[in-house]
Amino acid sequence: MHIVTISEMRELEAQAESRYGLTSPILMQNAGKSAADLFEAHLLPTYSLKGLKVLFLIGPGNNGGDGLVMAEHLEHAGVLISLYYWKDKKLVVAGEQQQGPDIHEALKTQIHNADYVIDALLGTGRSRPMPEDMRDLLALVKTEREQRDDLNVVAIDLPSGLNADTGEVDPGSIAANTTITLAYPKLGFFFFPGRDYIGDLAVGDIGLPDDLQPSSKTEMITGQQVHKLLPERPLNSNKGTFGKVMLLCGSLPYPGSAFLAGSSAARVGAGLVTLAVTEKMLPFYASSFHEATFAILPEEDAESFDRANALIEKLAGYKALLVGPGLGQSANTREVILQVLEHLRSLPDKERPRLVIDADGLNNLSALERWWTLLPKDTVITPHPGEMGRLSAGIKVSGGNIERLELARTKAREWQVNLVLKGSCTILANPEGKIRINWWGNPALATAGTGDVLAGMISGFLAQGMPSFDAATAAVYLHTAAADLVNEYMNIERAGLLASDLLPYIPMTLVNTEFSEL
Ligand SMILES: NC(=O)C1=CN([C@@H]2O[C@H](COP(=O)(O)OP(=O)(O)OC[C@H]3O[C@@H](n4cnc5c(N)ncnc54)[C@H](O)[C@@H]3O)[C@@H](O)[C@H]2O)[C@@H](O)CC1
Ligand SMILES: Nc1ncnc2c1ncn2[C@@H]1O[C@H](COP(=O)(O)OP(=O)(O)O)[C@@H](O)[C@H]1O
Ligand SMILES: [K+]
Repeated sequence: MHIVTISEMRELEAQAESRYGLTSPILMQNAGKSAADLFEAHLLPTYSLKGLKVLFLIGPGNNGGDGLVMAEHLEHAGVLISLYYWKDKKLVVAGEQQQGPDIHEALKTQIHNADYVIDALLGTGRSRPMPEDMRDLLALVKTEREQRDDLNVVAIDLPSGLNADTGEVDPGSIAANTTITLAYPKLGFFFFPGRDYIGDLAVGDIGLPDDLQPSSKTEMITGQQVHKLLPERPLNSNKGTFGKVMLLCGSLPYPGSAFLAGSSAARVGAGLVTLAVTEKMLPFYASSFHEATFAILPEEDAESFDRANALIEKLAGYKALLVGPGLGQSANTREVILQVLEHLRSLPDKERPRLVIDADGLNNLSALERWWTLLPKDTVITPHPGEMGRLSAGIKVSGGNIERLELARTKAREWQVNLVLKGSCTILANPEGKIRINWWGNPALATAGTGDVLAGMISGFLAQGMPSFDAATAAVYLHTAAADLVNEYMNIERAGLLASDLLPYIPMTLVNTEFSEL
């Protein structure tokens, strides 16, 4: 699904009018109806609309207009509506208007009684800091919600005061429990602090014709999209149909990473997983990972040439190779990686295993000048912000802000790689400048080893013949979907997830894509 900026959204609206006669009032009718439908769908089966008390905060522009249309639909469905017009300081309850000195107290009573408050104050037309009286109004709602968690705030299009392009927020903005955004998600939703203000995200249909598409090259990854990308699983198949993955991962201080990555490759459906390990390490893996096969390499103090060659000899017939997790950063290991890269570059396209480089694979490379010139075509790299900084010659890359977006786009082009810049709202960028952002996931993932799982999943999809950018897209989405399932089924609120908990839930995430709302 496209992600739009404010100017891209305005351009679409202008085109809708000039090419299809879809004027702003028509779009607003569609927007309000769709918001009412989504509101109802999100409530069911917990509540019925009849008798539900909903207070609408109505702003001066079209966002307020959307709110009014939505209110009308909900009123017909039996909702008890009250409306507060911010500009006129006017309250309408059960059709009765109130204005004047007592309005503040009357408003507080409405907020106190409400099941839901609808934030339809400002949308994409926000052009300046909020006036104090708007901040005060939202502060009343915030205070009430702090006192009772059964008060829900639903933002129409976006939480008022959020900058839809950057994710900055006004000091008066309040976090929504749900945001019903119109037509397309806005860029600012994917960056902090904005990301924290969106709550659950629903996307309303404002009736734009299908052939009117935004010019944006930025997409939100959705379950429906991933469902279409997943490899077929024909009846007439065997393990050879689904490809072999080789992993050059794990070393003495970090043995678990090869297990996590290899299991994940198998869990997304790769036909066969092979761990390239030394004889010393073999007993550990053989006892913990029964499904794996092994390529035995010389010990780590052997000549790098011999270590690399032992791997290269086994690589024929493999469709994917993952290099890096837990590999260590000795000069000898770096040499091994360089020789393996050289071999991959020498292979014809059809015979070349597709490469994923993660963790120490990246740390080893970042020490070299123009390291990206050493990569074979179609490589996927998966840095976290620290690794990204090292790869970018020391640029400081912070966690969640919007600067990451242009950095990812620029570097994927310059390096000619499929880049997965990890973190909350992981950003994917390909060499052609296309961006995909992952909305999903939760902070329980911020624990050691989850990156190994992701890298393994990508390699498992590559083994099945998926193009590199799509393999990374599917894996990033399903990795976070698995974390959400773990939290749900293991009753984890925010912390305590182990990377290995993700493994048994990965297959369920593949199935669930068929039923995704987005
Ligand atoms: N234009 C269209 O065709 C459509 C617009 N839609 C809705 O319209 C919204 C955009 O509408 P508008 O462009 O009217 O903009 P908004 O409704 O977001 O706000 C603009 C109004 O708020 C005032 N304003 C701006 N910043 C303010 C601030 N900080 N404090 C107080 N007042 C402020 C402006 O003077 C103007 O009156 C979208 O977010 C969406 O909800 C939808 O109905 C779909 C179609
Ligand atoms: N707060 C968060 N919300 C969502 N996903 C997160 C969050 N923190 C980390 N992740 C994800 O968890 C994984 C962590 O990977 P990484 O930092 O490489 O860890 P490790 O190397 O220890 O396995 C990445 O996929 C990242 O996107
Ligand atoms: K709003």
